[in-house]
Amino acid sequence: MEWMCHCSSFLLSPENPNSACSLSLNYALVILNQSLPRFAPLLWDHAHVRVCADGGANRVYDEMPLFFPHQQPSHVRSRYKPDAIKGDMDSIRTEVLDFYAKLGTKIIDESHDQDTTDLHKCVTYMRDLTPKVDGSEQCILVAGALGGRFDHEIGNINVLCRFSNTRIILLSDDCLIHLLPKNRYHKIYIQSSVEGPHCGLIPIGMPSGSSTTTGLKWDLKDTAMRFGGLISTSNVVKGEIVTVQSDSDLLWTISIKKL
Ligand SMILES: Nc1ncnc2c1ncn2[C@@H]1O[C@H](COP(=O)(O)OP(=O)(O)OP(=O)(O)O)[C@@H](O)[C@H]1O
Ligand SMILES: Cc1ncc(C[n+]2csc(CCO)c2C)c(N)n1
Repeated sequence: MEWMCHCSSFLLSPENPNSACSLSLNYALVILNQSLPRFAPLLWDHAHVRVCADGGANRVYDEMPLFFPHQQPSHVRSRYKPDAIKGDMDSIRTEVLDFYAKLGTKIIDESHDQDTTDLHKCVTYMRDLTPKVDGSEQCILVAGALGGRFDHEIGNINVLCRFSNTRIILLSDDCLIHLLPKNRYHKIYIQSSVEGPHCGLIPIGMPSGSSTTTGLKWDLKDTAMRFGGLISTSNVVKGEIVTVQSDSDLLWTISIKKL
């Protein structure tokens, strides 16, 4: 079985990387239509490509300048120019669409598709980008994916399941969620300055027969999990490394520390 490493180094300043974790990923950023998390400028700087999902463009336009109160909003907006805006375009304001179109942002109107979410549409855009920036594996960071409307949250989690072979990380100000594909040895490097200690491991879509972990306060030992039975919520990371192995895809979630 192959090892798969995970590390939230995108929450650390690029000038101050963590040496324990040598994972080098090519980050892409999707901005959804919710308040920007406080670390949005940091995620923007880590990413090589930035895409707004429909009304997510309103958030970049309205809220990015608020992170830089001493700079002119127009300067901030030109600096934080999305590479593309994609979706069914029922939430983006006309002035925002016109502003970014004039700056050269690619506008992809998929209003004909009312069966997939705007996040789904943005993930297909990222995956189809060729050539990959430097040949390294892509990791899609999704800002504003949690909190808010429950149907949207579940829709966002469903995107993790639909693209289970793509690294996608859902983020809010309070926590992150990603999928741990089945039948791999997962090694999760905990960035304890910015994340933890609360965490969870959750089977999604179907019961899991056997999961084994190390590094948690309540480790699983060949344990079965299912909705309606045991799932691992309110667990706690003990140290800097957590390992997980399971016969099913699991969601991994960990809290993000307040400043
Ligand atoms: N309250 C929310 N909670 C979680 N995710 C959200 C929320 N609002 C929007 N999103 C995400 O941002 C994306 C773009 O949002 P937008 O409001 O433009 O979508 P939408 O398709 O117009 O939504 P709807 O028509 O269902 O209100 C959505 O596809 C969803 O992934
Ligand atoms: C069974 C079923 N339920 C809901 C929708 C609606 N829907 C799902 S994704 C989407 C696009 C949102 O930007 C919309 C409108 C559907 N098509 N099929």
